[in-house]
Amino acid sequence: MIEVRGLHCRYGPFEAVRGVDLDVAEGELFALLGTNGAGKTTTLEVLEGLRAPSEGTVRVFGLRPDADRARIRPRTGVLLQDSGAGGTLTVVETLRLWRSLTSRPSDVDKALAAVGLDHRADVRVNALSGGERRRLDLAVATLGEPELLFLDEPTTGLDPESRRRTWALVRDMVARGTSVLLTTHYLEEAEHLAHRLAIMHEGRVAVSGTLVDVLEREASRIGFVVPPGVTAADLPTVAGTLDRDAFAAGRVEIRTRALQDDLAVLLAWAAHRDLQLARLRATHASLTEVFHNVQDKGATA
Ligand SMILES: Nc1ncnc2c1ncn2[C@@H]1O[C@H](COP(=O)(O)OP(=O)(O)OP(=O)(O)O)[C@@H](O)[C@H]1O
Repeated sequence: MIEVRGLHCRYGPFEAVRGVDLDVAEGELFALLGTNGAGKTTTLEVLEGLRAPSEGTVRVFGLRPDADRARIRPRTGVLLQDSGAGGTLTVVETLRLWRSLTSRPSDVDKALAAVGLDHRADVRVNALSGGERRRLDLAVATLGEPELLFLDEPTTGLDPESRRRTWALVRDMVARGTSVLLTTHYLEEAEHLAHRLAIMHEGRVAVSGTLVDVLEREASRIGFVVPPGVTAADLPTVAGTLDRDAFAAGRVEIRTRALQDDLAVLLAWAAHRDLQLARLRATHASLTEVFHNVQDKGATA
């Protein structure tokens, strides 16, 4: 659905996107994460045909978004970061207007219900709250069952219930065959929805792959309270690294790339010495950790 190779975008002398490669397959939901100003919206705007690339190859449905926008647009739904929606039309009038402009019109009432705005159908758009306006934008973007949906921060400003409803709507569309490229600042949104994701930093893709691929880049952790009378020298040899500061503070913290093996060694050691490992925990790295490391280290891949 989407193929991007070596994308660069400049605003005058400033290079906002510095060599991005990206693929989104049919039926896939791809999440683009990143720090503020990483270049996510700029990349999306190029894919939507709103901005020409400074360098690189960009294809949507095998077509060039800047040159073939008229052929691409009817097959896509777009939720911009700021739609500028407002005005004196009511919610339902706005949707009917958009419906009349789509090539594959779908049911307005269903679209309103899906975003939880059915009870606000006759309210003027300029009287909606920020979150309600965002949901109306989403209803507009999803009208006409697009093959490909671009969602730029679809849940920013939404309350938890509206966010959950948005996730359900997006999941539903993916289940019906729509491919989605979304940007988000909410890591749990990517964890919940994305088949694959990329984290951008300063114009580059720092990390990408499935959630499992991305999490496997970071070491896992094993932790427990230091059992009474145990010194660091008493601990068994493991592949991971012991955090000396945490040990001094009363906690064994081991970072390891061999979670299962190291855990087995520690459990066998504890059983042999008849020790209780209080508050034992063994966890993979979280997406938050990966994200912070990208921020701290800068782009590496
Ligand atoms: N029209 C413009 N003129 C000059 N610089 C711009 C313009 N639009 C964006 N930029 C700059 O390009 C960089 C990338 O912006 P972009 O909006 O693509 O980032 P983003 O990842 O979407 O950020 P955010 O998460 O904050 O929305 C930023 O440093 C931004 O200030």
